[in-house]
Amino acid sequence: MRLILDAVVHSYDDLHALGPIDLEVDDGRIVAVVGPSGCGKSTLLAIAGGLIRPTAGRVAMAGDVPAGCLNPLTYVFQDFALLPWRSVAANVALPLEGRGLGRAERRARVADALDRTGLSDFADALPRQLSGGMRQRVGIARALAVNPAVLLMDEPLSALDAQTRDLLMDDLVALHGRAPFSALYVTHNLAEAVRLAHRVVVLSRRPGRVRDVVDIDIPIADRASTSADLAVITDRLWQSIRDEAATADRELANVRS
Ligand SMILES: Nc1ncnc2c1ncn2[C@@H]1O[C@H](COP(=O)(O)OP(=O)(O)OP(=O)(O)O)[C@@H](O)[C@H]1O
Repeated sequence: MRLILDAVVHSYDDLHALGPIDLEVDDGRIVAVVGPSGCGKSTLLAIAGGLIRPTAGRVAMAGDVPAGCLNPLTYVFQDFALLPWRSVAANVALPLEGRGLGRAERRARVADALDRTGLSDFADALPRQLSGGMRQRVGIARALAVNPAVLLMDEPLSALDAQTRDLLMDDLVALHGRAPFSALYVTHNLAEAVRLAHRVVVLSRRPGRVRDVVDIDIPIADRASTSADLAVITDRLWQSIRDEAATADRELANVRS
């Protein structure tokens, strides 16, 4: 299934926060969105997920809904958003409740999501017994349990230390290798974008518009973090963002002087 944002614009009252923006996420592809602070990345994700209605433009899905999909656009949150009193399995089962699924199907979906994220042995653990990286794996398993068409990932690794982030990136690469998923992936972290995304979209300073689009043709499973090709891509992205952030700072200085 393809996610399409068509000429999306958003204002909060008088504040023009975003757009117009055109953006697509194709089936099985990960599209990262990067840009300076305050450029509208979270707003864009919230519009994609239907949490915010855009001031103008539209969000559409094209193609067939994946088999067994209970929620086409599913969030993975930065702070994991787990219920602390529920076990890992019960957290993963949460979005399956009240959907009219039989008990056997619920169990099978939970077991599959735990298996895909390497959590089968931790089904009965409570979130506080897990490391940060494992908690986010639970967050990802919970999202996968509904067989989403597109994962909406809002800085999913930013609450984690650098080493855990690297490990979880490896997990996401492996997960995508076994069963490709589609994602719109907002991040501040260029290394994450370049490691995980098929396409990186750079937004300008507010109002966020598409400033640059970089397609990365190297299969994500083959991307070693030291690859020279990736370093060139990272430099280009960094240049785009730095220019935008510097201009935003200059504008702010003019307003204040
Ligand atoms: N509910 C709101 N009401 C008013 N203004 C808002 C609201 N939410 C966000 N904004 C403003 O809209 C702009 C875009 O915010 P948004 O959080 O989408 O940007 P962002 O790129 O995700 O920021 P960051 O990188 O700092 O997380 C910012 O100037 C922000 O202050």
